[in-house]
Amino acid sequence: MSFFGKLKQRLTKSSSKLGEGLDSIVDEGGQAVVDAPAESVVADEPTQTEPAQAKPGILGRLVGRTDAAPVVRRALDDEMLEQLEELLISADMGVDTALRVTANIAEGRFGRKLSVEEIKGLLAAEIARIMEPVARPLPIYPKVPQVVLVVGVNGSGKTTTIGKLASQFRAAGKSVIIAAGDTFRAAAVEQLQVWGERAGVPVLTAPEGSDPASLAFDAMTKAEAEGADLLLIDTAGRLQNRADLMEELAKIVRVIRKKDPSAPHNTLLVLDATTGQNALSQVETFRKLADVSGLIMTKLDGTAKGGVLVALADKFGLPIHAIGVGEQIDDLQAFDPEEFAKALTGLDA
Ligand SMILES: Nc1nc2c(ncn2[C@@H]2O[C@H](COP(=O)(O)OP(=O)(O)OP(=O)(O)O)[C@@H](O)[C@H]2O)c(=O)[nH]1
Repeated sequence: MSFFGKLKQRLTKSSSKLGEGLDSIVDEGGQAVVDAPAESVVADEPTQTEPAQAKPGILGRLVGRTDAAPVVRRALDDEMLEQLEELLISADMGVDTALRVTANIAEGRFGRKLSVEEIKGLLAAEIARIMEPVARPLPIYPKVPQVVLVVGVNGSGKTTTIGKLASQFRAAGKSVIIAAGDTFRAAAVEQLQVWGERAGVPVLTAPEGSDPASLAFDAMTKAEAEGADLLLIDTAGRLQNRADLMEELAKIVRVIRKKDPSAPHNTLLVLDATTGQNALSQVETFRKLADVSGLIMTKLDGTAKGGVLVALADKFGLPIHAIGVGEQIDDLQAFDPEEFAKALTGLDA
């Protein structure tokens, strides 16, 4: 199956929520019309054509057929715009982003009769425009080891994401070391070991409850000694005590900077898409705790809250390096704004 096909299949809950919402908005005040065959409405270049009403022409009636199936269209007015805004907000796009997106869609199109597919096209174009600047793969630097600090709340998918990243870098011929920095949770360390085994990557651990910074230092020493390309450091995600967590992360950074003043080269924040708008406050919190350089959004499969990624891009402009679309090792994909926009809106490829 193509990449787009897979993404679309995974994002069905988000896209069907938007699709169903659009169907009912257009159905509500719309009319079935038969489009003339030559007509097409391109997202960027809307035409001013008025589709014919849903009556077969004389010839059509004589031969008992119409040339095209009727399409429901609704004239864009204030009420419809408000409904669109509400739909986008309910799809977790956030109020500000939803208002901006609908305003852009409305510009120059007031009174125009639009079909669901056309609105999807316009929506997808707007979403892709917002997402384009943030779609950037994890930058790879010539300096080795490249140190990647991975932060995020417990359960966001940090461990799984580290496993997937390690596996992809291994497959690309890079040597990788993982440091299991959440030393207070034995289960998290064990899980990371399992992922390390799957990815064929060594996982450095420390006794339960020991200082994560000292583990990070040891991992840095090993990575340098072995000439590893990448060092992925897992961290704790206890937000209950922010001061402690902040101190813990700051200490890890201080310690690895003794070895390399330019480290960490990336601080990745892993976010769980199923938390919806909560992801926005997590970004705000973690930006205060650490120097977040980019995002990975997990669990986009099977959630109706995929729209939160648009809100995140619009609000923070942080690079989105990858998206998690499943629990398997290869379910981490590069973020492609156009394909994401099409999959989110349910637009056919
Ligand atoms: N469907 C789906 N599940 C995911 C994805 N990423 C992670 N998960 C699941 O989410 C759950 C939590 O993932 P972990 O990787 O353990 O999360 P964590 O942030 O390390 O959490 P702790 O181990 O509690 O610190 C696991 O059951 C994963 O299989 C994803 O992209 N899609």
